[in-house]
Amino acid sequence: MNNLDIDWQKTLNLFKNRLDEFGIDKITFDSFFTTLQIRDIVASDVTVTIDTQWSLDVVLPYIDRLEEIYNTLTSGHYHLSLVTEGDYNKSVLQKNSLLNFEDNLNPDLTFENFVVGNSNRIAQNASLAVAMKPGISYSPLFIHSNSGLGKTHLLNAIGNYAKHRDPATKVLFTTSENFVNEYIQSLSNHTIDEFNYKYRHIDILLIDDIQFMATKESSSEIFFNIFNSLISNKKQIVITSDKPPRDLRGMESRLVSRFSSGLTVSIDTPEFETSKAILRKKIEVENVDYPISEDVFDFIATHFNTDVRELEGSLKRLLFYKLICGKKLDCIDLNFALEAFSDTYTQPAQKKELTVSNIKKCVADYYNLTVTQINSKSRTSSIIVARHIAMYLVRDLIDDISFIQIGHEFGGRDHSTVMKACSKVQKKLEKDMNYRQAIDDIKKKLV
Ligand SMILES: Nc1ncnc2c1ncn2[C@@H]1O[C@H](COP(=O)(O)OP(=O)(O)OP(=O)(O)O)[C@@H](O)[C@H]1O
Repeated sequence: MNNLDIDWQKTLNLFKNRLDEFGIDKITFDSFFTTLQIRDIVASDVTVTIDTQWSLDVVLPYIDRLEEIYNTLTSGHYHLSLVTEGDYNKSVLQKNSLLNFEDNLNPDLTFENFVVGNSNRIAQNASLAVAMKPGISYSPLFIHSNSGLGKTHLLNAIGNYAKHRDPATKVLFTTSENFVNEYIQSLSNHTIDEFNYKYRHIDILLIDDIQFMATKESSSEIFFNIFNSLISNKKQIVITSDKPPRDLRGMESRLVSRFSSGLTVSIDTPEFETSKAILRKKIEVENVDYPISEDVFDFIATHFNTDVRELEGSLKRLLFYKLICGKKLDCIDLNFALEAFSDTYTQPAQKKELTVSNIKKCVADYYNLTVTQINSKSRTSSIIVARHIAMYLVRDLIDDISFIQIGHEFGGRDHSTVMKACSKVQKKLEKDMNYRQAIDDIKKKLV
């Protein structure tokens, strides 16, 4: 027996000595008073429990007498409260549910490292407003966007900001899937009271991906009740989804209308400059200390910008490639980036500049000749064939070049010679499949 119990036992004995004075018979005392126990002392508040409500009704009129004797015995100034065992256990559970309360926030997702651009400015502003004054203006705040555009980041930023401002704020971040699982578990563990208590005593409830709750009828019901209770107590709710409330198919209409009753904002795909700013921010956060050239940022922001997750993934890949490639680099430049992404990104074929020289060179190469032979006065048939094809392609592929100019480019020939050559090629093309194939092959090499 500890000191507390000893004192309490002495109190009951002293009380028993004065039963006549208090007008209580011995049977009543033995039946009801002997089960009294001290369960808790917090500062000067003493909680005394009794087995049933019926016993409590009998003992309650004498609690002041017990308090007086207890205080005389201990020379204290305690206040005794009498509750049933059941109520006491319930309140302990409820207290524990808040004591074990985890906010589930990711401390790395803050407003400081959220890059703001046109695509997300409204959503960021609304989130910040809510974090500064939870429950005042925009409850619920509903944020929707495609995947990977920063909804979860903003939810966490709201929670982190609000907790930083006032550490006593009870914030809870959860996904709708976790909410449903927790609810089902509380039903099977018979802890639904705790579940309800916890969710109704939150200051800021952050629910991610609400779309998963659409088909969960029983959970929707409890969520609806919790939602109403929080809103009517001026608490803050922030919800995210991959679509606006009206498009949440399968979601009960009363919930959809509640979701729309606050402020609804969306996030779009980041524009080019925001994408680059996000990449820079990630580099800063990751403490990357080697230079990355500007065209690498341009390259990633242009080709891997479907969402921010893709931007991040590309950057990680680049940095990983740098780590494992073993090359000593002064700077990560575009060539290095192209190498790092060679299997996921195919460089568009460089458009060759089409000039008379290029065409002559290409035709000469195709027929194993030299450009000098093409330009020459040689009447060798293989050279004539190549020369005519070269003239034809120059006329075909280079805009606004005249026959006179072509003649000039091909060793100062007359324009009529060029015209004849081109028309010959054209006619042969229409009749000779192999000839046409050869010209097509040369064209492919050129463009
Ligand atoms: N504006 C931004 N600035 C910095 N980082 C961002 C920004 N937007 C998104 N991110 C980052 O992109 C990643 C994906 O963001 P997040 O998880 O918040 O997207 P989401 O919209 O919740 O996606 P999902 O719908 O798939 O859950 C995270 O690492 C997040 O930190």
